Amino acid sequence: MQEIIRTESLTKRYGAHSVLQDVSLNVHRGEIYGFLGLNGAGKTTTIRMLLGMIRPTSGAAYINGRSIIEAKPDLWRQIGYMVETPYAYPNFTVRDNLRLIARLRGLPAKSATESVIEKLQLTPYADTKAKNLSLGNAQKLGLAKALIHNPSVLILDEPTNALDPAGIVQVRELLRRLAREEGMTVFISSHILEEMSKLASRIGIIHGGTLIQEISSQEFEQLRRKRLMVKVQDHGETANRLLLEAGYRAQISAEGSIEIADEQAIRQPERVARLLVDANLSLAGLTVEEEGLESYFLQRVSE
Ligand SMILES: Nc1ncnc2c1ncn2[C@@H]1O[C@H](COP(=O)(O)OP(=O)(O)OP(=O)(O)O)[C@@H](O)[C@H]1O
Repeated sequence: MQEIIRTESLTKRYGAHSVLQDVSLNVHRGEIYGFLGLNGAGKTTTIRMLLGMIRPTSGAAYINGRSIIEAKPDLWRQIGYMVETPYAYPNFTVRDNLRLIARLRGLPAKSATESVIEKLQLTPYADTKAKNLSLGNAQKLGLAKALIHNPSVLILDEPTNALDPAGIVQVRELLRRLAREEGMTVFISSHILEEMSKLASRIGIIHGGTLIQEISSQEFEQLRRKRLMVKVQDHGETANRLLLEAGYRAQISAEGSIEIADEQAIRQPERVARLLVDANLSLAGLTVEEEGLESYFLQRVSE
């Protein structure tokens, strides 16, 4: 698989303050790499080094096999990025803001602008002045600017921060489409953990400046804890005892449901149901709950 982004022992210190230690990661073509961490973990610092905005104390970063420190303009033409809140000329419309960027980039202004407006579903706001946009649409304008030159690599620092749930879904769909259909490689930082688990094909967890784990979304699916939640009317204690006697690792949760962690119960919940119904207990609910990325992440971080 073609390696598009690579960092080698990326380290950053400000005086005696170590912000990033030995971060080595790689991202392949068409991958959506979710870079997850709490506030202050070192996400923005890493991204700024990937974009050549700050120099590493030691280590190196490469995009398309080329060193960032020595990057020439043709490399930047392959990269789109959005870090922090994007700036737009407040009295220019969405269309005029984009045309300006297109001209600065030497692109055919009209066609590049119209195509990116359509791609980001900004058509209804094309003639709205930037200062009158909602936060979500301002963020989308920022994304449009990052995508106007059809880059093959997209680097985004917390892009869904200001978006409402519908906006988040739209951006997620767009990024997935770009990765799938155009082979775009996306590096995206976030602290919105559930969002990342829905979007990223691979996730890197950074904590205190150290990359503590890299995991594919399939691996994550396998690793995260699943539980069968059983609700019975009135006779919770009896049902729990029955399940324990049948060899299940059952326990009553804080909300009064019975939690079963056995894989066999999760794969065949009907067996649990039959056991309870045969004992004349009335079943009020049977659901498989999956541990969210949030709790998985917090568990890893606390380790
Ligand atoms: N110029 C600087 N001088 C000193 N310390 C800095 C500088 N820039 C960042 N830091 C420190 O580096 C650490 C990592 O910051 P960074 O912005 O990379 O974190 P982050 O994961 O992006 O967090 P957030 O989600 O809050 O943006 C923080 O403790 C921050 O205070």
